[in-house]
Amino acid sequence: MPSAEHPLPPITIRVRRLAHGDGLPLPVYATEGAAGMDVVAAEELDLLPGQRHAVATGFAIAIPDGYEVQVRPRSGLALKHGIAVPNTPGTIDSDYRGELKVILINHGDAPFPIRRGDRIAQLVAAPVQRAGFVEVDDLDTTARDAGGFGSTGV
Ligand SMILES: O=c1ccn([C@H]2C[C@H](O)[C@@H](COP(=O)(O)OP(=O)(O)OP(=O)(O)O)O2)c(=O)[nH]1
Repeated sequence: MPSAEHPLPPITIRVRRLAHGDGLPLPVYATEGAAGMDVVAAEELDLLPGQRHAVATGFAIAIPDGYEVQVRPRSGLALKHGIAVPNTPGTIDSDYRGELKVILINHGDAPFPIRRGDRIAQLVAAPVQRAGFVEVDDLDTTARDAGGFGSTGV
């Protein structure tokens, strides 16, 4: 857990272990200041170059209202093996009760072995600002106007 000095109190996420998650560690912060909790694989496969797979984690969670959990890649796997999370950050909704899965893609040029208990990604809890759309005829003008997509130069 983060240190007691952390400015935001931790939220509690209820977790239900599934049968195939038996014996696996639940996500934990590896260091006091870590933003993400490492999550481990609950299945084994060799991810072939170019292949995607939704890797089982062996647990389901109930996130408190007003929060989400983001699934993010681990930089070491990305740098050394080309293993990425194609939907990063994956969004775990507070009302989702199915198994949390980690979608991985192998951008490398060699098969990547995933073994049960391997740390494959990290989970970041975050508050969610909800919004509503109000339809209007005109928007206020700005210096940028419709400029975007590199309009300010390289
Ligand atoms: O990396 C991920 C992304 C999503 N999910 C689960 C939790 C999430 O709440 C649910 C739906 O995710 P999302 O909204 O991204 O998927 P969708 O393609 O829009 O599907 P849906 O129509 O079910 O919302 O799938 C995961 O387990 N891992």
